[in-house]
Amino acid sequence: MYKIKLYNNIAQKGLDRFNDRFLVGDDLQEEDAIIVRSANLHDLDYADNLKAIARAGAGVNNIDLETCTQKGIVVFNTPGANSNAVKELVFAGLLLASRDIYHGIEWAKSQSGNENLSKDVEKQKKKYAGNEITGKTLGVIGLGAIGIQVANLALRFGMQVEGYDPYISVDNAWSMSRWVNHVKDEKELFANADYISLHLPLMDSTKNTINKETIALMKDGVKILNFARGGLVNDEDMLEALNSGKVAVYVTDFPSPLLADHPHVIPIPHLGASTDESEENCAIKAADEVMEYLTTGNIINSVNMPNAFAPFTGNYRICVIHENKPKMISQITDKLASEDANIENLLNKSKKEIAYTILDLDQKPSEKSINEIKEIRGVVRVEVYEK
Ligand SMILES: NC(=O)C1=CN([C@@H]2O[C@H](COP(=O)(O)OP(=O)(O)OC[C@H]3O[C@@H](n4cnc5c(N)ncnc54)[C@H](O)[C@@H]3O)[C@@H](O)[C@H]2O)C=CC1
Ligand SMILES: O=C(O)CCC(=O)C(=O)O
Repeated sequence: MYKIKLYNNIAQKGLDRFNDRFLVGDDLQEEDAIIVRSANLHDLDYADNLKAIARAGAGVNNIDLETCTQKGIVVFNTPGANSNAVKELVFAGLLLASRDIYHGIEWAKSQSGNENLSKDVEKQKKKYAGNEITGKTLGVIGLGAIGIQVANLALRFGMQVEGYDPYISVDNAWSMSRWVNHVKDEKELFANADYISLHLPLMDSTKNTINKETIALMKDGVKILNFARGGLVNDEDMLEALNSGKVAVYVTDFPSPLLADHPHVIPIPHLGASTDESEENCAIKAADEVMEYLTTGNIINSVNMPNAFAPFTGNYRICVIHENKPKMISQITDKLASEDANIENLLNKSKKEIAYTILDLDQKPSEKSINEIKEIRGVVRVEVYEK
């Protein structure tokens, strides 16, 4: 029985995927795998029994990836499963940043009981006038699952679109409209954009992407949307820019105590992926990834290990997570040579400094040979599967 611990509310449709080989709950001990949304797992103890963590979503900055890699814990996410939900909210954000709907609604709600309301509405409305987005320039930073959809949809609203992503994948490049101007230098985007929308991951290298220096390169009155992560924006620098009017509006899905009540901030309580559809998509994908890994060793959509998928051809399977260095495979197969077991299939994949080898055998490997494989220098983890 595999134990799956839940760290957030995970949609039932995802949990329904697990059959009776799995025990799923939020108060389990010695879990084999975790499914999480945004809960912070940096302080987790990452016990030896833990084999996998699936992030039902995109961003994995709530997981200590370095420790997971060192311990051979496979971390998954669910690429693209919530991108439509985020794209739709970004467009709500774009419109909220352009027309003062937010303060207008606030005023209208305060008028309950006002007998002259229809007259006052006509007097008041000039306070909440705005601009149209058609014809304006949107800069999209990060052209992944969400950024591409935002860029393509903005074109349909009649916007000019500039996109920046030094690491854009081939698939995403194919999905991007040819009318999106793919800039090579972020400074060009900062200089041209009336609106800037962030869709890149939060990592050490992207922290404070929006800061005093980058804001200085932007147009006066620029509007910034952050549906990616709070840490991408330096709050103190944003406050200064909002106070001076350099940034006209900041729409953020990550309200911070410093900025939440600023009149030019539209704070949203991390609702980007909060739709039934997206929660179900993410939960189903996360559950499938965990089940596949725990029962076959196949790795699909990992962020810290190489993806590796091989049909389970033998009766037994050995999966080895190891350092990506010469002679590892020969050392592993040597340990099996003394047995009569025939290696029916072998797959080896690598990602940066880590590699993964799947060996399908026709008969059960002995405990002795498994222990010997575990002792090879550079081997991080060994798991054995029975069909
Ligand atoms: N508000 C919400 O509820 C949600 C927020 N997110 C956030 O949005 C981010 C993006 O999500 P997806 O598009 O699904 O991820 P993705 O992985 O498909 O796309 C991220 C893109 O950012 C690019 N990138 C990386 N470093 C960059 C840099 N320095 N400059 C420009 N581009 C860079 C990558 O090459 C990739 O194309 C996630 O990492 C997460 O933090 C994602 C889903 C929901
Ligand atoms: O699960 C959620 O609601 C958050 C989604 C998110 O931020 C992500 O997928 O990166």
